[in-house]
Amino acid sequence: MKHIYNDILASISKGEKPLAVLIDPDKIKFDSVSSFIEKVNTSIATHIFVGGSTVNENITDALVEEIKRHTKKPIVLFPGDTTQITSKADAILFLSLISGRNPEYLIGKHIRSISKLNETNLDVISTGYILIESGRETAVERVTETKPLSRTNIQHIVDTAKAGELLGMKLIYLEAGSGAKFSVSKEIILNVKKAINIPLIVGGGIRSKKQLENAYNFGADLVVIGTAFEEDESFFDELKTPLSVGHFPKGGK
Ligand SMILES: CC(C)=CCC/C(C)=C/CC/C(C)=C/CC/C(C)=C/COP(=O)(O)OP(=O)(O)O
Ligand SMILES: O=P(O)(O)OC[C@@H](O)CO
Ligand SMILES: [Mg+2]
Repeated sequence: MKHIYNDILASISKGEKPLAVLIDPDKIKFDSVSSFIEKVNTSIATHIFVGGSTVNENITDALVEEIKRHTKKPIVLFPGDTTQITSKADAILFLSLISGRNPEYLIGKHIRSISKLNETNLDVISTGYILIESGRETAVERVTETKPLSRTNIQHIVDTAKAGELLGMKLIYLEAGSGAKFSVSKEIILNVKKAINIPLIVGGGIRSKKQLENAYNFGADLVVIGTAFEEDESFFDELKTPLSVGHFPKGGK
Protein backbone atom coordinates (compact mmCIF):
# COMPACT_ATOMS: atom_id res chain seq x y z
CA MET A 1 0.00 0.00 0.00
CA LYS A 2 1.18 3.51 -0.75
CA HIS A 3 1.14 5.78 2.29
CA ILE A 4 -0.56 8.75 0.71
CA TYR A 5 -1.91 10.18 3.98
CA ASN A 6 1.48 10.06 5.70
CA ASP A 7 3.07 11.64 2.63
CA ILE A 8 0.52 14.48 2.80
CA LEU A 9 1.34 15.02 6.49
CA ALA A 10 5.07 15.05 5.72
CA SER A 11 4.62 17.47 2.85
CA ILE A 12 2.55 19.87 4.97
CA SER A 13 5.05 19.77 7.81
CA LYS A 14 7.77 20.80 5.36
CA GLY A 15 5.68 23.87 4.52
CA GLU A 16 4.76 22.61 1.05
CA LYS A 17 1.38 23.43 -0.46
CA PRO A 18 -0.13 20.34 -2.02
CA LEU A 19 -2.58 20.95 -4.86
CA ALA A 20 -5.00 18.37 -6.24
CA VAL A 21 -6.45 18.46 -9.72
CA LEU A 22 -9.96 17.00 -9.69
CA ILE A 23 -10.92 14.88 -12.66
CA ASP A 24 -14.65 14.23 -12.86
CA PRO A 25 -15.22 11.02 -14.87
CA ASP A 26 -18.48 12.55 -16.11
CA LYS A 27 -16.68 15.42 -17.74
CA ILE A 28 -13.41 14.20 -19.25
CA LYS A 29 -13.26 12.44 -22.62
CA PHE A 30 -11.26 9.26 -22.52
CA ASP A 31 -9.18 10.24 -25.55
CA SER A 32 -8.18 13.57 -24.04
CA VAL A 33 -6.79 12.00 -20.85
CA SER A 34 -3.20 11.75 -22.11
CA SER A 35 -2.92 15.40 -23.15
CA PHE A 36 -4.66 16.60 -19.98
CA ILE A 37 -2.38 14.50 -17.77
CA GLU A 38 0.64 15.80 -19.67
CA LYS A 39 -0.35 19.28 -18.46
CA VAL A 40 -0.84 18.00 -14.92
CA ASN A 41 2.57 16.32 -14.98
CA THR A 42 4.40 19.55 -15.75
CA SER A 43 2.32 21.64 -13.35
CA ILE A 44 2.58 22.38 -9.62
CA ALA A 45 -0.20 19.89 -8.94
CA THR A 46 0.85 17.17 -6.51
CA HIS A 47 -2.20 14.89 -6.54
CA ILE A 48 -4.90 13.76 -8.92
CA PHE A 49 -8.33 13.32 -7.38
CA VAL A 50 -10.91 11.34 -9.34
CA GLY A 51 -14.62 11.47 -8.58
CA GLY A 52 -17.98 13.06 -9.03
CA SER A 53 -21.47 13.23 -7.64
CA THR A 54 -23.05 11.44 -10.56
CA VAL A 55 -20.76 9.08 -12.40
CA ASN A 56 -21.80 6.32 -14.78
CA GLU A 57 -21.22 2.99 -13.16
CA ASN A 58 -17.89 1.32 -13.96
CA ILE A 59 -16.22 4.09 -15.95
CA THR A 60 -13.95 5.11 -13.06
CA ASP A 61 -11.92 1.90 -13.19
CA ALA A 62 -10.94 2.29 -16.85
CA LEU A 63 -10.37 6.02 -16.41
CA VAL A 64 -8.01 5.56 -13.46
CA GLU A 65 -6.14 2.88 -15.38
CA GLU A 66 -5.69 5.28 -18.28
CA ILE A 67 -4.60 8.16 -15.99
CA LYS A 68 -2.09 5.87 -14.33
CA ARG A 69 -0.53 4.99 -17.69
CA HIS A 70 0.45 8.63 -18.06
CA THR A 71 1.52 9.79 -14.60
CA LYS A 72 3.41 8.94 -11.45
CA LYS A 73 1.46 11.42 -9.33
CA PRO A 74 -0.69 9.81 -6.65
CA ILE A 75 -4.29 9.13 -7.66
CA VAL A 76 -6.84 9.59 -4.90
CA LEU A 77 -10.47 8.52 -5.27
CA PHE A 78 -12.95 11.18 -4.24
CA PRO A 79 -16.12 9.16 -4.67
CA GLY A 80 -19.76 10.13 -4.58
CA ASP A 81 -20.72 6.47 -4.56
CA THR A 82 -19.40 2.94 -4.01
CA THR A 83 -19.40 2.34 -7.78
CA GLN A 84 -16.42 4.69 -8.01
CA ILE A 85 -14.13 2.42 -6.01
CA THR A 86 -11.27 0.90 -7.98
CA SER A 87 -8.13 -0.86 -6.82
CA LYS A 88 -6.18 0.94 -9.56
CA ALA A 89 -5.96 4.16 -7.54
CA ASP A 90 -3.58 4.72 -4.63
CA ALA A 91 -5.91 6.05 -1.95
CA ILE A 92 -9.53 6.90 -1.25
CA LEU A 93 -11.06 9.77 0.67
CA PHE A 94 -13.51 7.85 2.83
CA LEU A 95 -15.91 10.77 3.01
CA SER A 96 -18.61 11.17 5.59
CA LEU A 97 -20.89 14.11 4.83
CA ILE A 98 -20.96 15.55 8.35
CA SER A 99 -22.65 18.80 7.30
CA GLY A 100 -25.75 16.82 6.37
CA ARG A 101 -28.14 14.48 8.12
CA ASN A 102 -28.62 11.90 5.41
CA PRO A 103 -27.63 8.56 6.96
CA GLU A 104 -26.72 7.15 3.55
CA TYR A 105 -23.90 9.69 3.25
CA LEU A 106 -22.93 9.56 6.92
CA ILE A 107 -22.50 5.77 7.20
CA GLY A 108 -24.74 3.86 4.75
CA LYS A 109 -22.61 3.79 1.61
CA HIS A 110 -19.57 3.15 3.75
CA ILE A 111 -20.94 -0.12 5.05
CA ARG A 112 -21.83 -1.19 1.53
CA SER A 113 -18.34 -0.34 0.28
CA ILE A 114 -16.46 -2.68 2.63
CA SER A 115 -16.59 -5.87 0.56
CA LYS A 116 -15.19 -3.94 -2.40
CA LEU A 117 -12.59 -2.07 -0.31
CA ASN A 118 -11.37 -5.33 1.21
CA GLU A 119 -10.28 -6.39 -2.26
CA THR A 120 -8.11 -3.32 -2.73
CA ASN A 121 -4.88 -2.04 -1.34
CA LEU A 122 -6.07 1.56 -1.16
CA ASP A 123 -4.90 3.89 1.59
CA VAL A 124 -8.29 4.61 3.17
CA ILE A 125 -8.38 8.16 4.55
CA SER A 126 -11.29 9.02 6.81
CA THR A 127 -12.47 12.50 5.81
CA GLY A 128 -15.04 14.78 7.39
CA TYR A 129 -16.74 16.34 4.37
CA ILE A 130 -18.45 19.66 5.05
CA LEU A 131 -20.55 21.33 2.42
CA ILE A 132 -20.74 25.12 2.72
CA GLU A 133 -23.41 27.31 1.12
CA SER A 134 -21.92 28.93 -1.99
CA GLY A 135 -24.48 30.96 -3.90
CA ARG A 136 -26.26 28.28 -5.90
CA GLU A 137 -27.37 24.69 -5.52
CA THR A 138 -24.52 22.25 -6.17
CA ALA A 139 -24.52 18.72 -7.53
CA VAL A 140 -23.51 17.35 -4.11
CA GLU A 141 -26.57 19.00 -2.53
CA ARG A 142 -28.88 17.57 -5.17
CA VAL A 143 -27.48 14.08 -5.03
CA THR A 144 -27.25 13.83 -1.25
CA GLU A 145 -30.51 15.67 -0.58
CA THR A 146 -28.80 17.69 2.14
CA LYS A 147 -28.47 21.40 2.74
CA PRO A 148 -25.04 23.01 3.02
CA LEU A 149 -24.04 24.84 6.21
CA SER A 150 -24.75 28.57 6.20
CA ARG A 151 -21.62 30.53 5.28
CA THR A 152 -22.39 33.09 7.98
CA ASN A 153 -22.69 30.69 10.92
CA ILE A 154 -18.95 30.28 11.39
CA GLN A 155 -19.17 28.76 14.87
CA HIS A 156 -21.39 25.96 13.62
CA ILE A 157 -18.93 25.18 10.81
CA VAL A 158 -16.01 25.20 13.28
CA ASP A 159 -17.87 22.93 15.70
CA THR A 160 -18.76 20.54 12.88
CA ALA A 161 -15.11 20.30 11.82
CA LYS A 162 -13.95 19.81 15.40
CA ALA A 163 -16.54 17.08 15.97
CA GLY A 164 -15.16 15.33 12.88
CA GLU A 165 -11.67 15.49 14.30
CA LEU A 166 -12.79 14.18 17.69
CA LEU A 167 -14.57 11.29 15.97
CA GLY A 168 -11.15 10.30 14.63
CA MET A 169 -11.35 11.66 11.10
CA LYS A 170 -7.95 12.29 9.52
CA LEU A 171 -8.85 15.19 7.23
CA ILE A 172 -11.46 17.91 7.12
CA TYR A 173 -12.66 18.96 3.66
CA LEU A 174 -14.45 22.30 3.38
CA GLU A 175 -16.41 22.09 0.12
CA ALA A 176 -18.17 24.95 -1.62
CA GLY A 177 -19.18 22.55 -4.41
CA SER A 178 -17.81 22.14 -7.90
CA GLY A 179 -18.25 25.32 -9.92
CA ALA A 180 -19.33 27.26 -6.81
CA LYS A 181 -20.12 30.92 -7.23
CA PHE A 182 -18.40 31.78 -3.92
CA SER A 183 -15.45 29.72 -2.74
CA VAL A 184 -15.06 29.03 1.00
CA SER A 185 -14.51 32.38 2.72
CA LYS A 186 -11.45 33.68 4.51
CA GLU A 187 -13.25 33.76 7.88
CA ILE A 188 -14.36 30.15 7.56
CA ILE A 189 -10.92 28.84 6.55
CA LEU A 190 -9.10 30.88 9.23
CA ASN A 191 -11.41 29.81 12.03
CA VAL A 192 -11.60 26.15 11.12
CA LYS A 193 -7.83 25.95 10.72
CA LYS A 194 -7.34 27.52 14.15
CA ALA A 195 -9.64 24.96 15.77
CA ILE A 196 -8.36 21.68 14.33
CA ASN A 197 -5.14 19.71 14.46
CA ILE A 198 -5.64 17.63 11.31
CA PRO A 199 -5.02 18.79 7.73
CA LEU A 200 -7.60 21.03 6.11
CA ILE A 201 -8.65 20.58 2.48
CA VAL A 202 -10.47 23.41 0.72
CA GLY A 203 -12.19 23.21 -2.65
CA GLY A 204 -14.95 24.53 -4.84
CA GLY A 205 -15.03 27.64 -7.03
CA ILE A 206 -11.31 28.43 -6.99
CA ARG A 207 -10.59 29.84 -10.43
CA SER A 208 -7.60 32.17 -10.14
CA LYS A 209 -4.04 32.13 -8.86
CA LYS A 210 -4.96 34.82 -6.33
CA GLN A 211 -7.83 32.73 -4.93
CA LEU A 212 -5.49 29.75 -4.67
CA GLU A 213 -2.86 31.78 -2.82
CA ASN A 214 -5.53 33.19 -0.53
CA ALA A 215 -6.84 29.73 0.35
CA TYR A 216 -3.35 28.63 1.42
CA ASN A 217 -2.62 31.88 3.23
CA PHE A 218 -5.89 31.69 5.18
CA GLY A 219 -4.99 28.17 6.35
CA ALA A 220 -5.83 25.52 3.74
CA ASP A 221 -3.26 22.72 3.77
CA LEU A 222 -4.36 21.18 0.48
CA VAL A 223 -6.48 22.80 -2.22
CA VAL A 224 -8.62 21.03 -4.83
CA ILE A 225 -9.34 22.57 -8.24
CA GLY A 226 -11.43 20.97 -10.97
CA THR A 227 -13.56 23.30 -13.07
CA ALA A 228 -10.89 25.97 -13.70
CA PHE A 229 -8.61 23.35 -15.31
CA GLU A 230 -11.49 21.65 -17.13
CA GLU A 231 -12.66 24.89 -18.69
CA ASP A 232 -9.30 26.38 -19.58
CA GLU A 233 -6.11 24.34 -19.56
CA SER A 234 -4.05 27.53 -19.81
CA PHE A 235 -4.71 27.87 -16.08
CA PHE A 236 -1.95 25.27 -15.66
CA ASP A 237 0.46 27.76 -17.28
CA GLU A 238 -0.77 30.61 -15.11
CA LEU A 239 0.36 28.61 -12.09
CA LYS A 240 3.90 28.15 -13.42
CA THR A 241 5.24 31.26 -11.68
CA PRO A 242 5.82 30.76 -7.94
CA LEU A 243 2.85 31.16 -5.64
CA SER A 244 2.95 33.93 -3.11
CA VAL A 245 2.32 31.87 -0.01
CA GLY A 246 3.69 32.00 3.49
CA HIS A 247 4.11 29.28 6.03
CA PHE A 248 1.80 29.84 8.95
CA PRO A 249 2.40 27.67 11.95
CA LYS A 250 -0.77 26.62 13.77
CA GLY A 251 -2.37 29.61 15.46
CA GLY A 252 0.13 31.93 13.86
CA LYS A 253 -2.22 33.97 11.79
C1 LIG B 1 -17.90 5.78 1.16
C2 LIG B 1 -18.21 5.86 -0.27
C3 LIG B 1 -17.50 4.95 -1.15
C4 LIG B 1 -19.10 6.74 -0.80
C5 LIG B 1 -19.84 7.77 -0.05
C6 LIG B 1 -19.17 9.05 -0.17
C7 LIG B 1 -19.87 10.26 0.35
C8 LIG B 1 -20.39 10.31 1.73
C9 LIG B 1 -19.88 11.32 -0.49
C10 LIG B 1 -20.34 12.65 -0.12
C11 LIG B 1 -21.18 13.31 -1.13
C12 LIG B 1 -20.72 13.35 -2.58
C13 LIG B 1 -21.77 13.09 -3.58
C14 LIG B 1 -19.45 13.64 -2.91
C15 LIG B 1 -18.93 13.79 -4.29
C16 LIG B 1 -17.87 14.79 -4.28
C17 LIG B 1 -17.32 15.13 -5.61
C18 LIG B 1 -16.31 14.22 -6.19
C19 LIG B 1 -17.71 16.24 -6.23
C20 LIG B 1 -17.14 16.64 -7.56
O1 LIG B 1 -17.93 17.41 -8.28
P1 LIG B 1 -19.43 17.14 -8.83
O2 LIG B 1 -20.34 17.22 -7.66
O3 LIG B 1 -19.46 15.92 -9.64
O4 LIG B 1 -19.65 18.43 -9.66
P2 LIG B 1 -20.20 18.74 -11.12
O5 LIG B 1 -21.54 19.28 -10.93
O6 LIG B 1 -19.25 19.82 -11.60
O7 LIG B 1 -20.14 17.51 -11.94
O1 LIG C 1 -14.55 22.22 -9.69
P1 LIG C 1 -14.15 23.16 -8.61
O2 LIG C 1 -15.08 24.33 -8.47
O3 LIG C 1 -12.72 23.57 -8.73
O4 LIG C 1 -14.31 22.33 -7.23
C1 LIG C 1 -13.40 21.32 -6.86
C2 LIG C 1 -13.91 20.41 -5.77
O5 LIG C 1 -13.81 20.94 -4.49
C3 LIG C 1 -15.31 19.95 -6.02
O6 LIG C 1 -15.57 18.85 -5.28
MG1 LIG D 1 -19.85 15.58 -11.70
